[in-house]
Amino acid sequence: MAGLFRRVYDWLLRTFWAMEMEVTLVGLQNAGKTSLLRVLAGGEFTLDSIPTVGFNMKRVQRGHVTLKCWDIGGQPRFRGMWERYCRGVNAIVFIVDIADVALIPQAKDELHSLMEYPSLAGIPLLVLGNKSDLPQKLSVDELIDELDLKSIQGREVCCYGISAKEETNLDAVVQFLVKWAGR
Ligand SMILES: Nc1nc2c(ncn2[C@@H]2O[C@H](COP(=O)(O)OP(=O)(O)OP(=O)(O)O)[C@@H](O)[C@H]2O)c(=O)[nH]1
Ligand SMILES: [Mg+2]
Repeated sequence: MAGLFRRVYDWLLRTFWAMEMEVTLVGLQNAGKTSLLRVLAGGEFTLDSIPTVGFNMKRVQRGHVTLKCWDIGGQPRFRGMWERYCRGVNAIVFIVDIADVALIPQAKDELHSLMEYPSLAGIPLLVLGNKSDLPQKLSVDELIDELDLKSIQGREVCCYGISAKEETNLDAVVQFLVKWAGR
């Protein structure tokens, strides 16, 4: 019975209070952007995910909110596109592979360069340390320090550890994004 009420409630929300928000996922190649989006959209995790050429878009539905998610390629040749796809979105999600410690300084530089664009001022930033299922990874506190997140001013900044593979902490990701839907 509770399930039926839930479905009716969700239907009412979707029908009378539908909201769409745009989110852009960026981060270095191999961080897990496409994997995360696939899992959030209800697909299966695969280890042989193909690197994104250009960009990819998927809609993720949660209750009355539809998240229109832009997933941009992380290889150097696509990084020039990041700013364009981040303009005007409700939130920017920056994904980092926390098990690939050698690439963290590069991720930090790319993140801070992106945050300096005046066109992106004030847009909330969610930093995700992905691959928490792997050994030898950074903790969330270490990631906050390594990326110098405390120096990013003038916007909401939040950081979580997640695993797209094990689907760890993905509810927190969706909750953060939905919070910014109507703003
Ligand atoms: N162990 C583990 N592997 C992951 C996780 N998320 C993604 N991967 C793997 O990491 C590799 C890269 O994943 P993608 O999702 O293609 O990475 P991407 O950030 O979209 O990469 P680009 O499209 O090149 O920018 C794939 O082999 C994935 O299976 C995770 O949470 N845990
Ligand atoms: Mg990709």
